[in-house]
Amino acid sequence: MPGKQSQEAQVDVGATEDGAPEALGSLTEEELRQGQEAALALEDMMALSAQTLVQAEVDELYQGVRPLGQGRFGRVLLVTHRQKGTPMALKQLPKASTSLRGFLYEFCVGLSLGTHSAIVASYGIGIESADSYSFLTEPILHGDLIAFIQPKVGLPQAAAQRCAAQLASALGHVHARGLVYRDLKPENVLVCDPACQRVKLTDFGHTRPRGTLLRLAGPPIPYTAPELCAPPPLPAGLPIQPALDAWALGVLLFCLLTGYFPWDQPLEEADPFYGDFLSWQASGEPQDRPQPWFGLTPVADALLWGLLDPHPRKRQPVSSVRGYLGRPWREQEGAGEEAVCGGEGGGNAAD
Ligand SMILES: Nc1ncnc2c1ncn2[C@@H]1O[C@H](COP(=O)(O)OP(=O)(O)OP(=O)(O)O)[C@@H](O)[C@H]1O
Repeated sequence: MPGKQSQEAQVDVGATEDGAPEALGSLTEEELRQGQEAALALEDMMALSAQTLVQAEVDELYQGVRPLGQGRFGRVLLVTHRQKGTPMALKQLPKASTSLRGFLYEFCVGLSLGTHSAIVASYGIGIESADSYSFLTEPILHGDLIAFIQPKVGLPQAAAQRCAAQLASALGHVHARGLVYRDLKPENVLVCDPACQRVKLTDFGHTRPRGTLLRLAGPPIPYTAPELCAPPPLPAGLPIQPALDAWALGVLLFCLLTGYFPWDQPLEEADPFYGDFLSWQASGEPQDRPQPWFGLTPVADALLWGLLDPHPRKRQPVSSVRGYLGRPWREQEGAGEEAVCGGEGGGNAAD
């Protein structure tokens, strides 16, 4: 399913290193400086963390309780501290597939961002064992957001708006630190309670400083912004911007409101759902509204059009969500929800 894919099909080809205008791509000097400062701060933190890694086997220190999840790069276990009994989530990355630098990078990005209430907090404990690296975070015990999205329906509007507010705030926190998250999808949003009142962003393995040059190496997914699908402006790739996350947030909010993806890929020629969206944006005519968008209000249209502007410089920032909260996003909440999802639509967001 498209939601199980990730944007890591992109290849990290390194951050720009000088401020010469020809090296800036589409970045301003200020944006480039922000990304470079973030990269330097992370390098410092990684050097310090490397010196304080605990050398031990995990089960000497922690008692395994149960698996919490498995990703492509690591597994996550619920553990308790052997002396204190404190429950924690332990993410374990095998050395066979993770370098020390890769581990330190993910550990330190999570540590530097985890002070935000909608980002999983890190305990700042890194462990090197014979075969793996591990770090500890707060455990979030109600699974990820994908399990809460009812296929062809989405989430109740109030829950969708709460998620939108919290995720926009978390991403704004990431962006304010000169970083781009790059992996927004329901699987990386953990749910803190059965009513989905509070959510937290996790998995910072793909987060990079603003201005890092990236290019797409695999097929795009719904969350991939269209500028990444175009030929890169610099031979080494596109200098990444927070606008990539704004696009992914727009796609995620569409999924939360409809239970469908708006398209499979943002490619006009290859994806009729994306083509129809562009035609509707160009005409603005109600009769051009694509079927998956039936049932959304003009307020939701305005929010999503802003986040899903194909031009990254015109795209609204994640903070724009704030201006749309507390107003109706679906025409008919409750009984009307089925009607929202009656069309063919893009792929099912919870398949
Ligand atoms: N702090 C946590 N509390 C509870 N469950 C968690 C926690 N962190 C991660 N998980 C679970 O473990 C799964 C995998 O974690 P994570 O996404 O960090 O691994 P990954 O290998 O980087 O995944 P991916 O393949 O998406 O890159 C998550 O989808 C989630 O279900």
